[in-house]
Amino acid sequence: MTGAGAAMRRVLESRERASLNGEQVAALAELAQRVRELNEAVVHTEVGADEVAAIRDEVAALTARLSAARREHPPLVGVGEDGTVRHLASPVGGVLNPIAPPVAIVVQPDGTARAEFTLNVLYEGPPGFVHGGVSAMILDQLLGVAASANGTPGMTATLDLRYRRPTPHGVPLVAEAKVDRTEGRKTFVDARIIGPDGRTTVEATAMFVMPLR
Ligand SMILES: CCCCCCCCCCCC(=O)SCCNC(=O)CCNC(=O)[C@H](O)C(C)(C)COP(=O)(O)OP(=O)(O)OC[C@H]1O[C@@H](n2cnc3c(N)ncnc32)[C@H](O)[C@@H]1OP(=O)(O)O
Repeated sequence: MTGAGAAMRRVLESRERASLNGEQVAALAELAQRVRELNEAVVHTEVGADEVAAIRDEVAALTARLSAARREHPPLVGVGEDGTVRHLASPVGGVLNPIAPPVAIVVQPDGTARAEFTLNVLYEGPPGFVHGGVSAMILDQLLGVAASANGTPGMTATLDLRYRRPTPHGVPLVAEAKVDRTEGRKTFVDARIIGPDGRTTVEATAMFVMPLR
Protein backbone atom coordinates (compact mmCIF):
# COMPACT_ATOMS: atom_id res chain seq x y z
CA MET A 1 0.00 0.00 0.00
CA THR A 2 1.24 3.49 -0.82
CA GLY A 3 1.93 6.07 1.88
CA ALA A 4 -1.22 7.90 0.83
CA GLY A 5 -3.33 4.75 1.00
CA ALA A 6 -1.93 3.86 4.41
CA ALA A 7 -2.59 7.38 5.67
CA MET A 8 -6.22 7.33 4.55
CA ARG A 9 -6.69 3.83 5.99
CA ARG A 10 -5.51 5.15 9.37
CA VAL A 11 -7.97 8.05 9.07
CA LEU A 12 -10.85 5.72 8.28
CA GLU A 13 -9.96 3.02 10.80
CA SER A 14 -10.00 5.62 13.54
CA ARG A 15 -13.71 6.10 12.73
CA GLU A 16 -14.53 2.41 13.44
CA ARG A 17 -16.60 1.94 10.27
CA ALA A 18 -18.03 -1.42 9.20
CA SER A 19 -17.75 -2.91 5.71
CA LEU A 20 -20.69 -4.60 3.94
CA ASN A 21 -20.61 -7.37 1.35
CA GLY A 22 -21.99 -6.92 -2.18
CA GLU A 23 -25.33 -8.55 -1.38
CA GLN A 24 -25.90 -6.30 1.64
CA VAL A 25 -24.95 -3.20 -0.37
CA ALA A 26 -27.31 -4.13 -3.23
CA ALA A 27 -30.26 -4.70 -0.89
CA LEU A 28 -29.78 -1.43 0.99
CA ALA A 29 -29.08 0.52 -2.22
CA GLU A 30 -32.45 -0.62 -3.56
CA LEU A 31 -34.12 0.50 -0.34
CA ALA A 32 -32.37 3.89 -0.54
CA GLN A 33 -33.57 4.31 -4.13
CA ARG A 34 -37.20 3.66 -3.05
CA VAL A 35 -36.76 6.29 -0.29
CA ARG A 36 -35.37 8.75 -2.87
CA GLU A 37 -38.55 8.25 -4.88
CA LEU A 38 -40.56 8.77 -1.68
CA ASN A 39 -38.70 12.04 -1.02
CA GLU A 40 -39.56 13.33 -4.46
CA ALA A 41 -43.19 12.21 -4.11
CA VAL A 42 -43.44 14.15 -0.81
CA VAL A 43 -42.38 17.35 -2.56
CA HIS A 44 -44.78 16.87 -5.47
CA THR A 45 -47.85 15.31 -3.81
CA GLU A 46 -51.29 16.83 -3.99
CA VAL A 47 -53.15 14.13 -2.00
CA GLY A 48 -55.49 15.32 0.74
CA ALA A 49 -54.70 15.94 4.41
CA ASP A 50 -56.20 12.63 5.66
CA GLU A 51 -54.06 10.67 3.19
CA VAL A 52 -50.96 12.67 4.17
CA ALA A 53 -51.60 11.83 7.84
CA ALA A 54 -52.08 8.12 7.06
CA ILE A 55 -48.87 7.99 5.02
CA ARG A 56 -47.00 9.86 7.77
CA ASP A 57 -47.96 7.13 10.25
CA GLU A 58 -46.95 4.36 7.81
CA VAL A 59 -43.56 5.99 7.23
CA ALA A 60 -43.03 6.35 11.00
CA ALA A 61 -43.79 2.62 11.40
CA LEU A 62 -41.27 1.74 8.68
CA THR A 63 -38.62 3.89 10.37
CA ALA A 64 -39.25 2.05 13.64
CA ARG A 65 -38.83 -1.34 11.87
CA LEU A 66 -35.53 -0.28 10.29
CA SER A 67 -34.29 1.07 13.62
CA ALA A 68 -34.89 -2.26 15.39
CA ALA A 69 -31.19 -3.02 14.74
CA ARG A 70 -28.90 0.00 14.29
CA ARG A 71 -25.17 0.48 13.67
CA GLU A 72 -23.51 3.26 15.65
CA HIS A 73 -21.92 4.65 12.44
CA PRO A 74 -22.80 4.33 8.75
CA PRO A 75 -20.73 1.69 6.94
CA LEU A 76 -17.90 2.19 4.43
CA VAL A 77 -16.54 -0.22 1.86
CA GLY A 78 -12.84 -0.59 1.31
CA VAL A 79 -9.77 1.57 0.87
CA GLY A 80 -7.83 1.00 -2.36
CA GLU A 81 -4.05 0.92 -2.76
CA ASP A 82 -4.20 4.55 -3.86
CA GLY A 83 -6.18 5.64 -0.81
CA THR A 84 -9.54 5.80 -2.60
CA VAL A 85 -12.50 4.85 -0.46
CA ARG A 86 -16.09 3.96 -1.30
CA HIS A 87 -18.19 5.84 1.21
CA LEU A 88 -21.58 4.14 0.97
CA ALA A 89 -23.39 6.82 2.96
CA SER A 90 -21.71 9.78 1.25
CA PRO A 91 -24.08 12.72 0.65
CA VAL A 92 -22.76 12.73 -2.94
CA GLY A 93 -23.58 9.52 -4.81
CA GLY A 94 -23.58 7.35 -1.67
CA VAL A 95 -25.76 4.43 -2.75
CA LEU A 96 -27.06 3.92 0.79
CA ASN A 97 -27.86 7.60 1.34
CA PRO A 98 -31.41 8.54 0.27
CA ILE A 99 -30.56 12.26 0.15
CA ALA A 100 -27.49 11.75 -2.06
CA PRO A 101 -27.95 13.04 -5.60
CA PRO A 102 -27.32 10.25 -8.16
CA VAL A 103 -23.73 11.22 -8.98
CA ALA A 104 -21.66 8.14 -9.92
CA ILE A 105 -18.04 9.24 -10.34
CA VAL A 106 -15.73 7.40 -12.75
CA VAL A 107 -11.97 8.00 -12.88
CA GLN A 108 -10.67 8.02 -16.44
CA PRO A 109 -7.23 6.73 -17.50
CA ASP A 110 -5.83 10.29 -17.59
CA GLY A 111 -6.88 10.81 -13.95
CA THR A 112 -9.96 12.94 -14.69
CA ALA A 113 -12.83 12.25 -12.28
CA ARG A 114 -16.05 12.49 -14.30
CA ALA A 115 -19.77 12.13 -13.62
CA GLU A 116 -22.87 12.35 -15.79
CA PHE A 117 -26.06 12.97 -13.84
CA THR A 118 -29.46 14.66 -13.77
CA LEU A 119 -30.65 16.46 -10.66
CA ASN A 120 -34.33 16.56 -9.78
CA VAL A 121 -36.37 19.20 -7.98
CA LEU A 122 -35.10 18.02 -4.56
CA TYR A 123 -31.88 19.90 -5.33
CA GLU A 124 -33.53 23.11 -6.52
CA GLY A 125 -32.36 26.55 -5.39
CA PRO A 126 -33.69 29.32 -7.63
CA PRO A 127 -36.82 28.00 -9.38
CA GLY A 128 -35.72 25.80 -12.30
CA PHE A 129 -32.08 25.75 -11.23
CA VAL A 130 -29.76 23.77 -8.97
CA HIS A 131 -29.00 25.14 -5.49
CA GLY A 132 -25.48 26.61 -5.39
CA GLY A 133 -24.61 24.65 -2.25
CA VAL A 134 -25.54 21.41 -4.00
CA SER A 135 -23.24 22.29 -6.90
CA ALA A 136 -20.47 23.03 -4.38
CA MET A 137 -21.02 19.70 -2.61
CA ILE A 138 -20.90 17.71 -5.85
CA LEU A 139 -17.77 19.54 -6.98
CA ASP A 140 -16.07 19.04 -3.58
CA GLN A 141 -16.63 15.30 -3.89
CA LEU A 142 -15.44 15.17 -7.49
CA LEU A 143 -12.35 17.22 -6.63
CA GLY A 144 -11.66 14.89 -3.69
CA VAL A 145 -11.99 11.79 -5.83
CA ALA A 146 -9.54 13.26 -8.37
CA ALA A 147 -7.06 14.00 -5.57
CA SER A 148 -7.46 10.44 -4.23
CA ALA A 149 -7.09 8.89 -7.69
CA ASN A 150 -3.84 10.84 -8.04
CA GLY A 151 -2.51 8.96 -5.00
CA THR A 152 -2.67 12.16 -2.93
CA PRO A 153 -5.96 12.07 -0.99
CA GLY A 154 -6.68 14.66 1.65
CA MET A 155 -9.14 16.90 3.43
CA THR A 156 -10.56 19.92 1.60
CA ALA A 157 -8.60 22.92 2.94
CA THR A 158 -9.87 25.47 0.41
CA LEU A 159 -12.72 25.41 -2.11
CA ASP A 160 -13.16 28.37 -4.48
CA LEU A 161 -16.24 28.53 -6.68
CA ARG A 162 -17.25 30.71 -9.62
CA TYR A 163 -20.90 30.45 -10.60
CA ARG A 164 -20.75 31.48 -14.27
CA ARG A 165 -24.40 30.86 -15.17
CA PRO A 166 -27.36 29.05 -13.57
CA THR A 167 -27.20 25.23 -13.57
CA PRO A 168 -30.53 23.80 -14.76
CA HIS A 169 -32.14 20.79 -13.09
CA GLY A 170 -34.04 18.06 -14.89
CA VAL A 171 -31.50 17.90 -17.73
CA PRO A 172 -28.26 15.89 -18.19
CA LEU A 173 -25.18 17.52 -16.65
CA VAL A 174 -21.50 16.58 -16.75
CA ALA A 175 -18.93 17.34 -14.05
CA GLU A 176 -15.18 16.84 -14.35
CA ALA A 177 -12.19 17.31 -12.01
CA LYS A 178 -8.47 16.93 -12.61
CA VAL A 179 -5.38 17.44 -10.48
CA ASP A 180 -3.36 20.49 -11.48
CA ARG A 181 -0.33 19.95 -9.24
CA THR A 182 0.93 18.73 -5.86
CA GLU A 183 3.24 20.53 -3.43
CA GLY A 184 4.24 18.28 -0.52
CA ARG A 185 1.04 17.39 1.39
CA LYS A 186 -1.01 19.83 -0.73
CA THR A 187 -2.91 18.82 -3.88
CA PHE A 188 -4.46 21.47 -6.15
CA VAL A 189 -7.43 20.35 -8.25
CA ASP A 190 -9.67 22.07 -10.85
CA ALA A 191 -13.28 21.11 -11.66
CA ARG A 192 -16.37 22.29 -13.47
CA ILE A 193 -20.01 21.50 -14.15
CA ILE A 194 -21.10 21.60 -17.80
CA GLY A 195 -24.70 22.15 -18.91
CA PRO A 196 -26.51 20.35 -21.74
CA ASP A 197 -25.47 23.14 -24.14
CA GLY A 198 -21.80 22.34 -23.46
CA ARG A 199 -21.21 25.58 -21.56
CA THR A 200 -19.61 25.63 -18.13
CA THR A 201 -22.01 26.68 -15.37
CA VAL A 202 -19.74 26.39 -12.31
CA GLU A 203 -15.92 26.35 -12.01
CA ALA A 204 -14.06 25.27 -8.89
CA THR A 205 -10.53 25.03 -7.62
CA ALA A 206 -9.62 23.31 -4.38
CA MET A 207 -6.60 22.53 -2.26
CA PHE A 208 -6.54 19.23 -0.38
CA VAL A 209 -4.17 18.65 2.52
CA MET A 210 -3.18 15.14 3.54
CA PRO A 211 -3.69 14.89 7.34
CA LEU A 212 -0.51 13.95 9.21
CA ARG A 213 -2.38 11.48 11.45
C1 LIG B 1 -11.81 11.48 4.11
C2 LIG B 1 -12.04 10.48 2.98
C3 LIG B 1 -11.58 11.02 1.67
C4 LIG B 1 -11.83 10.09 0.51
C5 LIG B 1 -11.99 10.80 -0.82
C6 LIG B 1 -13.42 10.96 -1.25
C7 LIG B 1 -13.74 12.39 -1.60
C8 LIG B 1 -14.09 13.21 -0.39
C9 LIG B 1 -14.40 14.64 -0.78
C10 LIG B 1 -14.95 15.42 0.35
C11 LIG B 1 -13.86 16.09 1.12
C12 LIG B 1 -14.36 16.87 2.29
O1 LIG B 1 -15.47 17.33 2.30
S1 LIG B 1 -13.33 17.07 3.58
C13 LIG B 1 -14.29 17.94 4.79
C14 LIG B 1 -14.11 19.44 4.72
N1 LIG B 1 -12.73 19.80 5.17
C15 LIG B 1 -12.42 19.80 6.45
O2 LIG B 1 -13.22 19.57 7.37
C16 LIG B 1 -10.97 20.10 6.74
C17 LIG B 1 -10.79 20.68 8.11
N2 LIG B 1 -9.37 21.09 8.30
C18 LIG B 1 -8.45 20.15 8.63
O3 LIG B 1 -8.76 18.98 8.94
C19 LIG B 1 -7.06 20.62 8.69
O4 LIG B 1 -7.07 22.03 8.82
C20 LIG B 1 -6.24 20.20 7.44
C21 LIG B 1 -6.13 18.66 7.36
C22 LIG B 1 -6.89 20.73 6.13
C23 LIG B 1 -4.87 20.81 7.55
O5 LIG B 1 -4.41 20.55 8.87
P1 LIG B 1 -2.88 20.19 9.12
O6 LIG B 1 -2.56 18.86 8.53
O7 LIG B 1 -2.64 20.38 10.58
O8 LIG B 1 -2.18 21.28 8.25
P2 LIG B 1 -1.00 22.25 8.62
O9 LIG B 1 0.18 21.43 9.04
O10 LIG B 1 -1.47 23.33 9.50
O11 LIG B 1 -0.73 22.89 7.19
C24 LIG B 1 -0.14 22.17 6.12
C25 LIG B 1 0.04 23.17 5.01
O12 LIG B 1 -1.27 23.45 4.42
C26 LIG B 1 -1.59 24.84 4.57
N3 LIG B 1 -2.99 24.91 4.94
C27 LIG B 1 -3.65 24.13 5.77
N4 LIG B 1 -4.95 24.44 5.84
C28 LIG B 1 -5.12 25.49 5.00
C29 LIG B 1 -6.24 26.27 4.61
N5 LIG B 1 -7.47 26.03 5.07
N6 LIG B 1 -6.05 27.27 3.71
C30 LIG B 1 -4.83 27.51 3.19
N7 LIG B 1 -3.74 26.78 3.52
C31 LIG B 1 -3.86 25.80 4.42
C32 LIG B 1 -0.67 25.33 5.70
O13 LIG B 1 -0.44 26.71 5.55
C33 LIG B 1 0.58 24.52 5.43
O14 LIG B 1 1.28 25.07 4.34
P3 LIG B 1 2.89 25.14 4.31
O15 LIG B 1 3.27 25.97 5.51
O16 LIG B 1 3.33 23.72 4.41
O17 LIG B 1 3.17 25.78 3.00
